[in-house]
Amino acid sequence: MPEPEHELCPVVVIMGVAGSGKTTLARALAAHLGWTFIEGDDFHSAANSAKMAAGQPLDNSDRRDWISALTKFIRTRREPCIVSCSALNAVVRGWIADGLGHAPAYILLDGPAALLQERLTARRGHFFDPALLGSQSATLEPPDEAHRIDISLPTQEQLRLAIAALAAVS
Ligand SMILES: Nc1ncnc2c1ncn2[C@@H]1O[C@H](COP(=O)(O)OP(=O)(O)O)[C@@H](O)[C@H]1O
Ligand SMILES: O=C(O)[C@H](O)[C@@H](O)[C@H](O)[C@H](O)COP(=O)(O)O
Repeated sequence: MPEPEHELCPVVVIMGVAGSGKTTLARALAAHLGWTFIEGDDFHSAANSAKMAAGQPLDNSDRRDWISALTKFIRTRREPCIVSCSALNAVVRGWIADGLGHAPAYILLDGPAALLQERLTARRGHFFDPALLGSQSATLEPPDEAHRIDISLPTQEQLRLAIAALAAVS
């Protein structure tokens, strides 16, 4: 049975393509607010991670169970959460809203492809193949309601903008 509206905890999703800085900003924002940080990538199946590591993009049929596992976990926490999740297209965001029982607030990290490529190529210890950036950008459907933050800014400045954006909507 769905929870009553007043029992739903606030959820903010930091979204964007791979390498845009979702995890970095989400961690900083969660630490600043004292909210729980949730890494969306932790909920991929081994098959999804292997597919991306092999340089093959996910499609929405691969994303369905991932989003279901992620939203179930968020609901079990029953506390305000900052989530790092690419949430690239409207279908995925529809599943997120259905899974949570409400639409979260979105902050979209976006910026130039060259900088994304540079950051992905330099990143270590992550399964994602930087060659998939083109397909990520092609899949991205930016939501009108998202607050946009430029990836070129230092994390501290992004944090300041994210706090201001959330204050304006709460
Ligand atoms: N604002 C920033 N300025 C400079 N480097 C950043 C910034 N945000 C993230 N990075 C670096 O870029 C890379 C990708 O960031 P990450 O948070 O893993 O992105 P995502 O979670 O979107 O894939 C990491 O090496 C990270 O340290
Ligand atoms: O942080 C990252 O590098 C990305 O988020 C990456 O891990 C991947 O893009 C998604 O988790 C998979 O799903 P999508 O193809 O839906 O972005």
